[in-house]
Amino acid sequence: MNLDKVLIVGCGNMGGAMLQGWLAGGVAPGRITVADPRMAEAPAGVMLVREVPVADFDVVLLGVKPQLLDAVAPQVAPAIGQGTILLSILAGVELATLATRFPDAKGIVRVMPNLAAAIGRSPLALSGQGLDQAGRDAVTALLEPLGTPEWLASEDLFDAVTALAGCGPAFVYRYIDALAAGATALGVPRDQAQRLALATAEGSALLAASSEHGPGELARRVASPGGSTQAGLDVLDADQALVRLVEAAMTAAERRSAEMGRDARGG
Ligand SMILES: NC(=O)C1=CN([C@@H]2O[C@H](COP(=O)(O)OP(=O)(O)OC[C@H]3O[C@@H](n4cnc5c(N)ncnc54)[C@H](O)[C@@H]3O)[C@@H](O)[C@H]2O)C=CC1
Ligand SMILES: O=C(O)[C@@H]1CCC=N1
Repeated sequence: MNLDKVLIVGCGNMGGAMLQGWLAGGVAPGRITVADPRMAEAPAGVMLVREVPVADFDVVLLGVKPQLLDAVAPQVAPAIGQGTILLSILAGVELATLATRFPDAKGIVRVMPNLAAAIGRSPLALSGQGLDQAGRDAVTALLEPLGTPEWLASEDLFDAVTALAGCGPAFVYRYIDALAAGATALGVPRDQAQRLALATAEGSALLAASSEHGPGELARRVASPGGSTQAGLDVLDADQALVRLVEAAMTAAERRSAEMGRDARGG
């Protein structure tokens, strides 16, 4: 299946990261049209329009805020022909909700990426309807320049995966800031603490990604028995303090996604 012509509707932080990732990954700019009333300018070779054109696209990527679904749907519907696959990155908004707004789409796929799509390093969780295996393979191939697409066993996992893959970078950035703030409190100059915290996070993530060992074992290898790392881990692990805090944050994020999905259902 040839997914040649792509329309991005709403090219802000996340749509823009996907556009950047596709171009960096070698997708020809002439294949992509962007419809966005506020985007200042598009990268060279990408067509930027202010209103959704009436034309046949192989793929339409919906990249607006979930709350705008009903305002945007009537404008987008004419760009969706019988052969068009709709991709939606809207947090919370379910396949069934999208199907009522875009009944003509050949297939509908929810995608949960994150901002690392811009550098080809995003997880991309997928759940879809209406596509055969060839259609799913074509979607997977289209998304591969952005990172690591993987299909979920069930759409029911989508809000949980949104909390992890979609929101996750913000949680990781907070942790990096917390490392820097911790060092600053111990007297390290703020800018130096920030540099060291970022380099520590970057090196640790790269090592974990290339290691045969999981994060638990890697942490064990950092911590000499009776040493300083163990003293710090004892604080994070006491009463599962860190795990409980992160679980609470992810539960809040998951609930908010589900709430946005319910709001969109009613529209
Ligand atoms: N920001 C992130 O890290 C992630 C965001 N998402 C999802 O991506 C979607 C967009 O989020 P952001 O990029 O953060 O928001 P954003 O506000 O940065 O981007 C939204 C874009 O939609 C455009 N827009 C507004 N009205 C429009 C219309 N009528 N037609 C076409 N374009 C229109 C805006 O000009 C803007 O460029 C949301 O549904 C969100 O749930 C999903 C995963 C991660
Ligand atoms: O905050 C949000 O609602 C979106 C979904 C995942 C990341 N950003």
